[in-house]
Amino acid sequence: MADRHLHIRDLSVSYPRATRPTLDGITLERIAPGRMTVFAGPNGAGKSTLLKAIAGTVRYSGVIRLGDTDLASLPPREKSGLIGFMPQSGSARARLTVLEAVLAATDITSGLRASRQSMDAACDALERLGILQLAQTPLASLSGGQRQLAVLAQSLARRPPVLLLDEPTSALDLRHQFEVMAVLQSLADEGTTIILVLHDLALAARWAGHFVFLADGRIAAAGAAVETLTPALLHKVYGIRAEVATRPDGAMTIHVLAPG
Ligand SMILES: Nc1ncnc2c1ncn2[C@@H]1O[C@H](COP(=O)(O)OP(=O)(O)OP(=O)(O)O)[C@@H](O)[C@H]1O
Repeated sequence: MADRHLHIRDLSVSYPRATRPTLDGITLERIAPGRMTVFAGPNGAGKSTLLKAIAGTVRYSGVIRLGDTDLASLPPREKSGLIGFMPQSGSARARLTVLEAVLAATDITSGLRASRQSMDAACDALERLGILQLAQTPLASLSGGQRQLAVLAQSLARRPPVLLLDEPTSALDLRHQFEVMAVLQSLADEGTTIILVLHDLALAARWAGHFVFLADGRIAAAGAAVETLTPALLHKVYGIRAEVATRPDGAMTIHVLAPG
């Protein structure tokens, strides 16, 4: 595939019985491989719905292409090989151990025996996320954060060219947040297109090359952190007054003063 950009054109989603569209005419040209794009915006803005549309788990109008390939035209199996999706609440089967769950997600087991390839991919994902020592632990015995890492390992082990992650750090402590973002950065450096929903804008600004702010189902702003992450934008999108500062090392800090 020559062009590996993701293209979204005039995308709308209306849930059954909703009085208005949840997403309304979203166009995002050329979401680039090899960088992290963050979808941000208030609760209910449509971020998860946009990830679900790209993953093909909700009905939409408009066109989503990966290079020249219209994703809607792909059989589900082929599509799931191209697009990895970690939803907000992972649905891993709690009876399985961490390793079994990750192997099951790679979907390349033969009978009861995992192939060498899937075992390597699973162990690599667990090692990257620092949870190889939990391989034989049942999912049911994990803490919330460990479980989130295990679900993330399921997405990583498939090594899809496009990885969609809905709030992948929401249950993680500060160190694990950093480590997960570093792992995602390394995958991006290897050419993976990474799109993630994050509420922590300072964390997002530290790592992401590109922001898309959604509000009421439309794009409020899109661009680099320094271009988009402004007090005016934060006021418009979140209804807050905030100060934004860029430190000498390029990291950004956001200080929320008050609503309004
Ligand atoms: N299955 C559904 N059926 C009907 N309405 C839905 C469904 N899923 C989401 N919605 C509605 O669509 C809107 C956008 O939801 P979505 O989950 O995409 O928002 P979000 O930006 O990810 O929010 P959050 O930050 O709270 O996770 C909300 O008003 C929500 O109630």
